[in-house]
Amino acid sequence: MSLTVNHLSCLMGGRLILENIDGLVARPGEITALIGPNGAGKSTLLKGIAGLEHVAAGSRITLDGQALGNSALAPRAEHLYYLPQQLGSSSALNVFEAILLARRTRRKESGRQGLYRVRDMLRALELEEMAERPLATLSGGERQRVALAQAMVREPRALLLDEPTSALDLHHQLQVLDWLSRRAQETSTIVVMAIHDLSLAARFAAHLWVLKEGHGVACGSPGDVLTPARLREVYAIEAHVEWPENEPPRITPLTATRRLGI
Ligand SMILES: Nc1ncnc2c1ncn2[C@@H]1O[C@H](COP(=O)(O)OP(=O)(O)OP(=O)(O)O)[C@@H](O)[C@H]1O
Repeated sequence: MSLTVNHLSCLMGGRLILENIDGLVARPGEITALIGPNGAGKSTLLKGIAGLEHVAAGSRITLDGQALGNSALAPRAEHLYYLPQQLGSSSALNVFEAILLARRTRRKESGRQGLYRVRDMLRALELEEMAERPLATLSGGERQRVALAQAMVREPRALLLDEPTSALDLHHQLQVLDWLSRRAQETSTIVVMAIHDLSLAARFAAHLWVLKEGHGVACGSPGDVLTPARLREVYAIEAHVEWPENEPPRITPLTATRRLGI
């Protein structure tokens, strides 16, 4: 039972954006972090898995053993949910309505059951006080927490999150990722999350996928993947990598090995 990606390539605008991404596995109940520099292809890979980007013939994506390929979007969306990096905010709905609508989009259940779930989400993500606020009036971080609630309330088999904490303050980054990893475990959900903060990736992900320039360069546990040599190769940085006992891991970038404009 897992999400797997093999031999995946993706061509866009005549350019090969992803080339033969192979051997990736994301397991239920844990967070898999997708890391790599700007333009490495993280969003494209998540969209390819979600069926929102056309992948090349021969690409193989499976969910719990079922091949997805370029299968129709609607049945795929019942099992996979992609949360994009850029969130729309023009909706006239308020926070409560937006989360309820997300719940009801793919589910037939009694009105009360759905309402309970929405209430749980509002509480978990500290959104209760803004339940009646229109989405358009929220700050970037508040909007991002609502989007996470909209994603989680659907209870998909696999969640594909594109930088889900990029707009959050430090408190909410920790709180949301801690909650996400507990929810993934409790509900055996597969979570793949693109993220730039390597300390957070090391702390909350059980498994990492590393992309660079459209190629998969590594996958494995944070301890195996996040070495100074790999960070030099992938990000062109010198970094301290520390795994202190009884404390969260620390990845501290020290210098860029190349300067802009030189
Ligand atoms: N529609 C498109 N046509 C052509 N090239 C595209 C298109 N969409 C994205 N690209 C290119 O594909 C590459 C990968 O983009 P992608 O958004 O997947 O990277 P990313 O790893 O998510 O980057 P970031 O960390 O900056 O969000 C980039 O070079 C981007 O410019």
